[in-house]
Amino acid sequence: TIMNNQHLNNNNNNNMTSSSSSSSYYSFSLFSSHGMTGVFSLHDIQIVEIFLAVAVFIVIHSLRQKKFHGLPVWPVVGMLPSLIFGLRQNMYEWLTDTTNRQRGTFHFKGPWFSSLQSVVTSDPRNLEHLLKAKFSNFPKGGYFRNNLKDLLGDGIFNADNETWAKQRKTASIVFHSTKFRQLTADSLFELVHKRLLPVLEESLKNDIPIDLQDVLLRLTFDNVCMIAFGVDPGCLTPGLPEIPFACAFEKATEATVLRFVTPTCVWKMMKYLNIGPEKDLKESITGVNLFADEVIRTRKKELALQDENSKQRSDLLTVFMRLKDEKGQPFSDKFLRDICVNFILAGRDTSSVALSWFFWLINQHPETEEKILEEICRILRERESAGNVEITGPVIFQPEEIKKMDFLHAAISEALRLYPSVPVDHKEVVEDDVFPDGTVLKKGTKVIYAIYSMGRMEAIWGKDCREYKPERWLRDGRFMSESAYKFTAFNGGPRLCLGKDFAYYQMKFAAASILYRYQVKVTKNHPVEPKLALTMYMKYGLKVNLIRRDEAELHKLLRVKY
Ligand code: HEM
Repeated sequence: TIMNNQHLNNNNNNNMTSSSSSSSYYSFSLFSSHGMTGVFSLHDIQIVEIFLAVAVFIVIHSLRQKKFHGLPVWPVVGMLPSLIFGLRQNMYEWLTDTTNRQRGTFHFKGPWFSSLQSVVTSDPRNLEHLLKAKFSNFPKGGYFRNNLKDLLGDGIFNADNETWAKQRKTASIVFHSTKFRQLTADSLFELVHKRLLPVLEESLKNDIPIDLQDVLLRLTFDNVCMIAFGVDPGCLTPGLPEIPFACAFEKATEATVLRFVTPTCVWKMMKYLNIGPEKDLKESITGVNLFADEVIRTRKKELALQDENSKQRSDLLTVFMRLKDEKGQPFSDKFLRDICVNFILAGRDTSSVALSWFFWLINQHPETEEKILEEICRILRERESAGNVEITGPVIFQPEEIKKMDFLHAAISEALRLYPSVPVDHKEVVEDDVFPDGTVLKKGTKVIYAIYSMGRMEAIWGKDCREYKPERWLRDGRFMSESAYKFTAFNGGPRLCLGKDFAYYQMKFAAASILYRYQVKVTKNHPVEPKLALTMYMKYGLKVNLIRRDEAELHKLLRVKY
């Protein structure tokens, strides 16, 4: 075989020598279909051959990289072609496939000189390292802060180190105070019973499908404004009006997100020239500030007058206005504005999109819906037997009853596992480090943690990880929480979502109040897929038809003994 190969090589070499030696005086004529003649020398053909050989080498080399890096790595553009391909389908599924292929972690190699170089992980060991064990080595970082600075300023969501710690401490005390809990319960009662249910009733009476996601977004926007500013903007009112503050907030967030997919120098130039999305951003931030400034001014006057109204207030703005900074001075208006805007961003859409996925999932799992209804009726029966009174008139769930709804808690957590409201999150490396799985992290690297992908990992949730099974959260009928580094929907460690308890209360209260009254049927053929954004919205909303619950059926469930 060796001799045969040598013979072949000699032949090839001879052929190559003869062709190259004659290349200087041989040429080929090519006749195009248009009758034109092109003349190529053998020298030209060799250049084409070399070019082709290099191209073939690059293609093979780039594709072979896939084995080591999970995705092909092309010269100059790195993994960008694969990312573009991923963006054209379901981006989160694409990310899940890639992280699974790479056993949880891979280096994303972006184009040279771009800000896309990062490490992507969905490994719970790395998450614990990142969010807790080495917390101070993984702040949000300058890149994130610069992109969000115009909208969020130095608020909790956009701050690190001392600036973050101070706000977190104060806000934590507020969130866990009895007065604040009372405010959240009262505001939610108002919104659900006086606004949400009437709007749903209207849609049922008129027999018109309604976009449940839109209605829920309006509910949580009004709710979080009541908590942050102590003001109700009225998005969820009959006719579902456009509210300037809500529109400005929405536009400002959308324009800010664009900065993450635009090279920094480009958006900075657009900002300087006041053109394109940066012009929209400036205008919408002005809209947000107008509203915030007006609320702050009015509240200051109210507090100075010491009227009865102001004494009752326990919203974040009023609480922070009563406090002093480390120099004993009242907080500046800018700081107060940042605090409130950050809380609105954190709490305005996360619960509503989670509820939208929940309603969509239970629409496909009627057995889950039935169990939720049974649980609600069992709790109402307990109320009856404790007070020896029969339930008549509208049912209003009490906070301690909501707390007892373990199955509903599990059904919502399971929806969040599969469709986390924040599908991916981000940190930056301060000092060189190594992840527990051995991944080397260089200073300045961006780390993306793929929360969506974590909910679909067999290694964490078992073979049935893609199935909707609320039962996996229950032991002997009681809800059992999971480690925050496996179920990362609310983040973990010192930056665990501050609104987690409130969000569960809000979601359970709204879901129980709706499900007790209506069956929610997703409109036939309504397309459902995630939108590519910071929060996992349903791209086309959630069009539903409501069917009133059969009173006889409810009555039967209320009388059943378990
Ligand atoms: C289903 C509902 C919710 C989910 C899934 C959720 C999830 C999260 C996640 C993943 C983070 C970390 C974000 C990051 O650091 O990049 C976070 C932070 C935060 N969330 Fe939530 N959230 C929800 C509802 C709420 C609500 C209703 C509020 C307030 C009213 C709220 C307030 C906050 C705050 C203030 C932070 C920042 C905490 C910090 O950085 O120390 N969240 N949330």
